[in-house]
Amino acid sequence: MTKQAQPWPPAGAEPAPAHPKAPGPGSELGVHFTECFGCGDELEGGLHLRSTVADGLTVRSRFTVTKNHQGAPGLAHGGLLACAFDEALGTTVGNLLRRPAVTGRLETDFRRPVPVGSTLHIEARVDGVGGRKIYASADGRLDAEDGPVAVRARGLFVMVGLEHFTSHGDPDAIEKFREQGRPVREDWDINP
Ligand SMILES: CCCCCCCC(=O)SCCNC(=O)CCNC(=O)[C@H](O)C(C)(C)COP(=O)(O)OP(=O)(O)OC[C@H]1O[C@@H](n2cnc3c(N)ncnc32)[C@H](O)[C@@H]1OP(=O)(O)O
Repeated sequence: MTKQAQPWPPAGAEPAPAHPKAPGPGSELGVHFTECFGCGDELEGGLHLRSTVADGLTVRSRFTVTKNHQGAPGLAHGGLLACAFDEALGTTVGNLLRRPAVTGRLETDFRRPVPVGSTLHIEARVDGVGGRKIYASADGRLDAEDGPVAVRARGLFVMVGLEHFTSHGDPDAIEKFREQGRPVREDWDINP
């Protein structure tokens, strides 16, 4: 069966400039929630993804694959790699556009195995916005920013109100988040 290439971003999406208050090139993006599996520093087996704004329109993230992330012996689990891309894309969307948004759809192409001990360098960008829909994509390269591409991903994010988190989330966890003082953003302009 022939694979039909779908246009990306889809027709009707508009370019999405960074928000005027978005962190500038070189900014390290902090942990948005210490218990987040993607970036949180309280979970020993988490991905501990770290992200930096590159040129103002892209974000570079990296994470090192450990034994906690295995599928086959010595190789990263594909679902964990998808998680890393969800986080990298989500933090790109949240920090550059400064709008709370959640993943509606995530596509991943696994091109090469990713061994335990390797570091995946993920470069993500916002490709366009159409209404509440935000289109973002990323490439993950092995062991260097110019290393071979191991994984590619595309995500559709949907802008939501903060009630998405307050009405569906765990009130105790939200309270803990508020009490931490870091990284609470008083204006709640990106995801908690
Ligand atoms: C700094 C932060 C870092 C965070 C990184 C991690 C991000 C995450 O992992 S978030 C967690 C995973 N995602 C979720 O739990 C989301 C669960 N889903 C939902 O809550 C809802 O389905 C939600 C909010 C996405 C959309 O629901 P709702 O608000 O009712 O909007 P809805 O009208 O259905 O959709 C809005 C638009 O998006 C489109 N859309 C929604 N889902 C999809 C999808 N899967 N595929 C294609 N289009 C979709 C709809 O067709 C609609 O398009 P249009 O405006 O053209 O009609």
